[in-house]
Amino acid sequence: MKILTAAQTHQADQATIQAENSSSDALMERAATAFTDWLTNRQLPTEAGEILVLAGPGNNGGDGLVTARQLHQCGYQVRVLLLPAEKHSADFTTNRQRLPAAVPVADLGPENLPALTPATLVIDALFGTGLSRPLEGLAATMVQHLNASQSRVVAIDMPSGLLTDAPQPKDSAVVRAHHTVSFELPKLAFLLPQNAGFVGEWHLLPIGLNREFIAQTETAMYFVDATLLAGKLPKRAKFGHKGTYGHALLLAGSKGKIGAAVLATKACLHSGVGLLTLRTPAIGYDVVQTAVPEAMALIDPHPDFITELPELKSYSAIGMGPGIGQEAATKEVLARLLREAKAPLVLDADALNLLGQNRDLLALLPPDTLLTPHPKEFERLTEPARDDYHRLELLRTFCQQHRCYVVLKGAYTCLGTPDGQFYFNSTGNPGMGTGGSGDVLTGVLTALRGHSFLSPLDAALLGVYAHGRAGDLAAQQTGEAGLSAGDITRFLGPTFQELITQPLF
Ligand SMILES: NC(=O)C1=CN([C@@H]2O[C@H](COP(=O)(O)OP(=O)(O)OC[C@H]3O[C@@H](n4cnc5c(N)ncnc54)[C@H](O)[C@@H]3O)[C@@H](O)[C@H]2O)[C@@H](O)CC1
Ligand SMILES: [K+]
Repeated sequence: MKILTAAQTHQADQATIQAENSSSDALMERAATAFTDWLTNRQLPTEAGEILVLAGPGNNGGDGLVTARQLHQCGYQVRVLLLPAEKHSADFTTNRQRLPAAVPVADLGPENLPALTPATLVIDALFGTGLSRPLEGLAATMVQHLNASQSRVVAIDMPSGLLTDAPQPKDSAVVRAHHTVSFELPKLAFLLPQNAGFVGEWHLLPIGLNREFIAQTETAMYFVDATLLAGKLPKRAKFGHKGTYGHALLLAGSKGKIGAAVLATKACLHSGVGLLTLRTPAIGYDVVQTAVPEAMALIDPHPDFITELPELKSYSAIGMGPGIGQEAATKEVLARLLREAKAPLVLDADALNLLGQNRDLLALLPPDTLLTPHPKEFERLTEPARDDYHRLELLRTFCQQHRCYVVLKGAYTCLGTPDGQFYFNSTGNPGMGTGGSGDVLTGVLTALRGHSFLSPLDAALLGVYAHGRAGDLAAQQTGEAGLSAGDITRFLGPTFQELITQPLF
């Protein structure tokens, strides 16, 4: 799915109205009806308690007024508070007039803030994508009053006060919604950790925005779901053999962290690699030969950490990082790898920390190298970010400057590409925030980068998505707290099976 800006969303609304030869009022009715259906499917009139709709002066307020009318017609107890304003949108005014007289309506005022109890269900329709500056005055007072209450809050389209595409000044008033119910396409603001407390759980409802317009609209941001990946992973060829699927090399492990090597190795083997060789220090020999007999072990002469780079010419992809430590000799191995590798590289964990400590090595990164930092590791490669939006700017610059792909790990892992695009991943769960989860990802990505039939972009997208999806399938069995990194690997097979498509022609 594409992620559109507030301005593009507005254009998509207009294009839809034009293509259908209908009216903005009709589109508002459609959006609000989808919202009302969402709510009434989850809360019966008897459970909902008193519903309070807070309506602003624009079309977000208009959505709120339509919803108030519809909820009233469905037998809910609803009342409306309007934010006084000099100007109202036309569709607000139309729907103000359509509101049945039986629905109580009043103006908000500094002396007329509502009593809010845990029994109140508040529908936040103050501001949506039209917000252009931080809230102030009565709107800000109302939002602070709401945030201080115990009421349940559902926001229409955006939590009021939150900008769609940019950060707002610290301490500005923003509704802290339990749920945000938006339309058609996700918004950038939903995907950034700093907004989680405002957005709550977010939901998307289709409202039939014009597909042609969306397809033609240029964006640099995507939300990666199964649809976006359809057709990218081919079924294995009947006459394929282990050479078809690449020979991967992993450099992983050090004393006390041979487990990281085992996890990455197993994940690589479960992601379709043809052959796999593991370079690990001598101390790991018995462990890996026992735990992962499918992999070949190429033992470093040093007992505790990696000190020598093996001959590279037979490999189709090379992953380095899980559990390697930060010894000077290991750094030299990394430097030689960057200078000599012809195969695609995947760099993770301590390989990234070594790069951060030796920034001159960044100039050696071969084009299309894939790096998989979490935010702190990323900032060691660049600079501390002021906020999540600034971190995305740093990500774009870094990827463009080094012609590389960066998997910035998080709840919505963001893949940055050399041409400045962002792909936010949709899969994964909090249970995956556990030791070894990143080692598994390195194994998956190294396998896929070794498939000559996948582009660097598709390999990265498929790998990140599959890692999260396997974690989701695992969590269905283990629960989130019970999930360990090895469980992710057990579900990679079924995940890739889901992703494979076999067109007839
Ligand atoms: N355009 C359409 O046809 C549709 C719009 N929809 C709804 O319309 C919303 C967007 O509506 P609008 O563009 O009218 O904008 P909003 O309703 O979000 O905001 C209303 C107006 O408030 C003013 N404003 C901005 N920041 C302010 C601030 N800090 N304090 C006070 N006033 C401020 C602006 O002039 C803005 O136009 C969406 O979020 C969605 O809820 C949906 O009904 C779907 C269809
Ligand atoms: K809102």
